[in-house]
Amino acid sequence: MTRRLDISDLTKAFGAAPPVLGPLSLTLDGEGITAIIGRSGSGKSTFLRCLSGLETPTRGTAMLGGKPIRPAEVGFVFQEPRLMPWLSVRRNIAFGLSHLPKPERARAVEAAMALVGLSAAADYLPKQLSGGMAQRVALARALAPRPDLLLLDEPLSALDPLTRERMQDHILHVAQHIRVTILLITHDMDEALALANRVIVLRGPPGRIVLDVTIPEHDPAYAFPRDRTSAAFQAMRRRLIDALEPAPVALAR
Ligand SMILES: Nc1ncnc2c1ncn2[C@@H]1O[C@H](COP(=O)(O)OP(=O)(O)OP(=O)(O)O)[C@@H](O)[C@H]1O
Repeated sequence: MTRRLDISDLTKAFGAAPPVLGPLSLTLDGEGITAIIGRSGSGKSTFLRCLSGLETPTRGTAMLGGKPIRPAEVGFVFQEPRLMPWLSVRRNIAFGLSHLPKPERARAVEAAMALVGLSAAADYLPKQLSGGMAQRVALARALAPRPDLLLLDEPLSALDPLTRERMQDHILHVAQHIRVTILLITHDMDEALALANRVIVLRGPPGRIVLDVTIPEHDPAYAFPRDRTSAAFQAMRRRLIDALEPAPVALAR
């Protein structure tokens, strides 16, 4: 079992400016992927950054298993891989594990590489990698310390469409094979619906939850891999679009 994530009245303001996020409350109890969608500026990245410790919330709490989240419990993948160009794939992944005894570190790195299909590329340097492979290294690096919470901030948005679909399969594979709670920011509704068992729509600023849908996983219409052309998928997509768009304003005559 994963530990329960309890977010309560989380609010973030930068300086004296009005809040850009919250108050936002949410409970995640279990594994799988929760997708977060919202227009640009709705506070998605700020939300994940507050959970990871990269930003300090102005108000509110984020607890994992009843205790404040510790940065060591969180893995983060950004839009760009942010690899160290002088280190091999293996050593990039091992970088944050220096506290572990050597054999344990090696095991963690090998397991993370195997999970994302990188074992054969262990000795490559970042300049030898395609964009998709580099992002898989970033994913493996985030997973190697076995985080409870994996935060993915638009990790696929810089990839070409084919590579992107393959990466979606890798993320789904991770979600199905290890115990981790995943929060995924994406602008792509099809991606959210292809991967997630819950989708949260933020609207803002300040970013607030305007829709929170649990995908009925046991409904055969939503079995993985999901059929993106099915009526159920398209109906859910319509719901998300409606939540993203503010209600039309009646035109004054
Ligand atoms: N360090 C900062 N200082 C001041 N304002 C900030 C800072 N970081 C974010 N903001 C503001 O907070 C608001 C929300 O930004 P955020 O990046 O969280 O939105 P987002 O939904 O992730 O957008 P996008 O989809 O474009 O990445 C924006 O108005 C942004 O300008």
